Amino acid sequence: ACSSKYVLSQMHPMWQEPLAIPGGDRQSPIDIVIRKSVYDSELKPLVTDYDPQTCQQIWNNGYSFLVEYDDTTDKSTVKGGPLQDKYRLCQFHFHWGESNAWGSEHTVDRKLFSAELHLVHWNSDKYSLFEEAVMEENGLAVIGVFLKVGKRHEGLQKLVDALPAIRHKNSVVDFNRFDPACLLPSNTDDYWTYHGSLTTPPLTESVTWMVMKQHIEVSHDQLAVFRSLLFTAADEEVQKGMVNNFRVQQSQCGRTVRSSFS
Ligand SMILES: COCCCN1C=C(N)c2cc(S(N)(=O)=O)sc2S1(=O)=O
Ligand SMILES: [Zn+2]
Repeated sequence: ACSSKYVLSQMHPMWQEPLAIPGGDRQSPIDIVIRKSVYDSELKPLVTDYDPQTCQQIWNNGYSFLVEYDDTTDKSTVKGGPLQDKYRLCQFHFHWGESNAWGSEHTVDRKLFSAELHLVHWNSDKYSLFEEAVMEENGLAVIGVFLKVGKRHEGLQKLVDALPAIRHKNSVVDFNRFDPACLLPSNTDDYWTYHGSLTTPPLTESVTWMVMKQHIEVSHDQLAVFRSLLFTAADEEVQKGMVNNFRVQQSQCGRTVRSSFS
């Protein structure tokens, strides 16, 4: 499917994906096949430097809920890892299922996790606006963290408590002083990295993915609050629960997934 000019992406229940993505040979998400990943000793540890004061708002965009950060300065950034430049945090969001049995976008040897966190950054060394970076090959860097249902995540609770206020699409509330570092696993030295795309429209192939090997744990009740969100706006007749907001896996198309650990 990758050799042809167009890659027919599998249809997705959540939204009508474009039938073909021009030149889509680096789409995301993918299944990370451990034995096919290549250890690269040149890969450095990731260096995140987040300022909780840059946290601005949390809103329901009809796909997920986003926690948005002030990205007008280099106050919350990631560098190192596979990255040549410094990237500014603009938002983080999640993908989850209607059941704990599935919900993540990436998988590891086909293993599904209950949810997946995406911390979205753009290359502020090369571009001056997110909108520019999102169209460029080395424009975005997204950290992916798997969520597993288990013990309650204390840091997540502040975010969970804000969700009832943004149940409907396009609702937004102020949200301040949230440190996204609390959502990272204790070990961020071990990750897989590959070149891919946004997993929701416009599906642009501008993302350096860094998927953490170590997952974080959240409680069943915390994830249940995610599922209380709605895809639909308050004025829509039929309300649809925001669940299964993940994209189906895409062909690897001969891409190499590198690991920072042997
Ligand atoms: C030009 O405007 C782009 C709109 C902003 N974004 C839209 C997404 N669908 C999106 C998906 C992302 S994901 N699931 O691949 O991390 S990051 C991201 S995003 O880049 O923050
Ligand atoms: Zn995402």
